[in-house]
Amino acid sequence: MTYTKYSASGNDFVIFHTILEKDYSSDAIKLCNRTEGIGADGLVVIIPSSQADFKWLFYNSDGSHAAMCGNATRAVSHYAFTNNLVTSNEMQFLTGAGLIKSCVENDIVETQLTQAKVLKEEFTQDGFTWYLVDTGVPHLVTIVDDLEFYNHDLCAKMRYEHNANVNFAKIEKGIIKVRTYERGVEGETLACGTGMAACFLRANQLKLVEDCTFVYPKSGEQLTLSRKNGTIYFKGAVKKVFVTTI
Ligand SMILES: N[C@H](CCC[C@H](N)C(=O)O)C(=O)O
Repeated sequence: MTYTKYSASGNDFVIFHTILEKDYSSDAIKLCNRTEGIGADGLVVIIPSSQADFKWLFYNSDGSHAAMCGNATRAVSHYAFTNNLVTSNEMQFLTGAGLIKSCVENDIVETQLTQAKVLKEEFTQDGFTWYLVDTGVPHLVTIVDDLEFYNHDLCAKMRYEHNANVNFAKIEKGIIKVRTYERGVEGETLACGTGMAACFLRANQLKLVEDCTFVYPKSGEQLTLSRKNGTIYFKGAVKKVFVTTI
């Protein structure tokens, strides 16, 4: 079986395509394992679709299924285009969160994310002010003055209490820096696309950032988040790290 390893701003994935739709949870655990497998935050399986260019199945590294993954939408679009699974650099594919549209320009990919849904307005817990929003998957967001407030144990507690990913965001001169604890990885990842989108949405709603701004995750890579007519767009570079056959 041929697998491709991608990094999307440090959030990394194993991707392959097949005609067989089944449960790949155990494959995700094996392939994402960083000591005995290829190593990644998640697995994406591309399968044919009669309603879109293709459909995907997304699994976190612990084998849990997630409806959506912003960074993986960018990696999978590049994979589909460079493997001739689609006939155009613009494509639409089905995810658990709905139809995703994307556009590939060399190694830069822009994705139109699904409509965000606020799940819980502002609330205070453990000394922080939180906001819970679904940007394809659920995200808790707190805006802080110092990202050193990010705390693994607190994130784990909030993750389980709210069944959501947990984001600490700092606004600096109109740009956003983010640290994310990811559900299903059960730790901090170098980037989380839907998490960055959640932080951008909150900061934009509070008029702390413009409708288009740069967001920097833990990896330090630059992503562009923008909001046009209520739709969020997410753009940045992806890297095809290697192809392997096991
Ligand atoms: N861990 C997330 C899914 C992946 C989200 C993240 N990698 C992104 O880029 O959006 C969850 O289970 O809700």
